[in-house]
Amino acid sequence: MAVSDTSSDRNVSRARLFQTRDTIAAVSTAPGRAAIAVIRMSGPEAGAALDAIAGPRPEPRRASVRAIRDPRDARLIDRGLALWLPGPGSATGEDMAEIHVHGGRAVVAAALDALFACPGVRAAEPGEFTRRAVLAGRMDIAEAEGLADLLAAETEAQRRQAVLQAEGALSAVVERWRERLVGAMALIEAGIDFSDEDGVPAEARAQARDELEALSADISDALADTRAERLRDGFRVAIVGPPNAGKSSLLNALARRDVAIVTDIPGTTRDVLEVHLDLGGFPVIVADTAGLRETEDAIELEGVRRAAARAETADLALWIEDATRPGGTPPALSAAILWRVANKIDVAAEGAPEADHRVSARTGAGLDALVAALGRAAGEALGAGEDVGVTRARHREAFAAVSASLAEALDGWDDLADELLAELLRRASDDLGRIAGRIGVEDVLERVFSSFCIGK
Ligand SMILES: Nc1nc2c(c(=O)[nH]1)N(C=O)[C@@H](CNc1ccc(C(=O)N[C@@H](CCC(=O)O)C(=O)O)cc1)CN2
Ligand SMILES: Nc1nc2c(ncn2[C@@H]2O[C@H](COP(=O)(O)OP(=O)(O)OP(=O)(O)O)[C@@H](O)[C@H]2O)c(=O)[nH]1
Ligand SMILES: [Mg+2]
Repeated sequence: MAVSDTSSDRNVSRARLFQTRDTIAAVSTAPGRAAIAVIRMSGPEAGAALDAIAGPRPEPRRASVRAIRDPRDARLIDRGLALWLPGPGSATGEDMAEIHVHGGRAVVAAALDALFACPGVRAAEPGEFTRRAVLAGRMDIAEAEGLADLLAAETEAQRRQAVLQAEGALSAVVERWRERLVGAMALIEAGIDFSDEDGVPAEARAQARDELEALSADISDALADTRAERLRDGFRVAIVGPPNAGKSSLLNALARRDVAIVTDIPGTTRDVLEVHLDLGGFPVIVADTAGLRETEDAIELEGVRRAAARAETADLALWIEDATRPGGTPPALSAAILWRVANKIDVAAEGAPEADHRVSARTGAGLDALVAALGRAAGEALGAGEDVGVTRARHREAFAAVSASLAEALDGWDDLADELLAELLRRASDDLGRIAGRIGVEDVLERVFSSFCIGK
């Protein structure tokens, strides 16, 4: 196909890669005390730095036990594993090395200090290893985003979705779409280039139009599906209800720890308290809130205001009532879903009040069923993480731009000049290319890598 794109961008990346670069080093395991800490290096001096602190250099890709020494005084820092991972077949595409040391803070600090004393070695910026992998063409931007999501994944569904994107599933879908678009463009452009004054032949135009309409429908479907994006954020549940109904007790029971203060004094909770739960593999953020009532107390009033605001923005509100004091009705809440939950059934008469769930935060009765139902509701709203889709605002913006260009082309199909049509399609193709970062890499690098931690 005649449309140019990736090769020139790839060359830019290659050129950048082969410029002289700093060698970066950082601890890639979580900071703080641990059994083992992995320190990684990447760049032209990685091999020399490894020789200096953990020589002699091991065979490529073979973990070897080495004394880790400060090259300035040969003092022993630790005994650990050393790896030599020569480029370009490394994660960053550059020469890389690793040492795996014992995870005490002082060990890591001394090893890093020794490395930074090696010529050309400096501390890595957050996400800098991954950034180098992208610039070397070992990973595209959408895959790097998937990797960021994988590092942040707290539940199984989030992990499934992230690893899919990290392995290139979104990039592949977008690339197939771009190929369809390019196919339609080729039909139009062939007409512009080779036909006489009649312009693009009618059959070619009609075929291009059919293809673009189908593509436009596929992109609209992707835009309409918000589940993948919401899976990254989590399903938001607000616990609301009258004072003293047992909202904080329910939060503690769901979290299985003593998160919120519980007393028999109505008006105990003022702030919104959040816990992140993993319910059946789905991320659920449960918020406990102040009991809703009229009050003169300025602090409590602010709590009530925050409670109402939280209920407004929740995906699901749990209206908690004290089953021993039936008769309340939930206010009109704009949460997507509202469930009525009768609490304290351990001491309440059977039957009343009417509720979707009957529980006792104190004894745990009914909680398994409530938790299972919450997990199902979350799964429905967030998807299982098994479909490729829009996972970020950045993708949504790009797809929306593509959609707008396609709509403009299709709306004006019979009136637009071939050149204008081709221009609209080219713009749509560029916007699609932005998702995987084939076009405008520099623009998105900052935005993507700002979310990474040091060492990744
Ligand atoms: N210790 C350690 N564990 C780690 C990483 C790491 O850097 N260090 N990773 C960091 O992200 C991940 C593994 N990622 C990797 C990604 C690409 C290549 C790579 O490019 N490999 C070569 C050939 C590998 C071989 O044949 O043995 C290649 O594909 O060309 C290696 C690791 C997860 N676990
Ligand atoms: N018997 C019984 N008592 C409960 C149950 N759940 C909560 N309580 C009691 O009800 C009282 C109020 O509980 P909280 O969890 O603080 O109620 P709350 O809805 O958070 O109250 P506010 O924060 O003031 O709005 C406490 O004395 C709890 O021990 C339950 O399931 N059974
Ligand atoms: Mg409370």
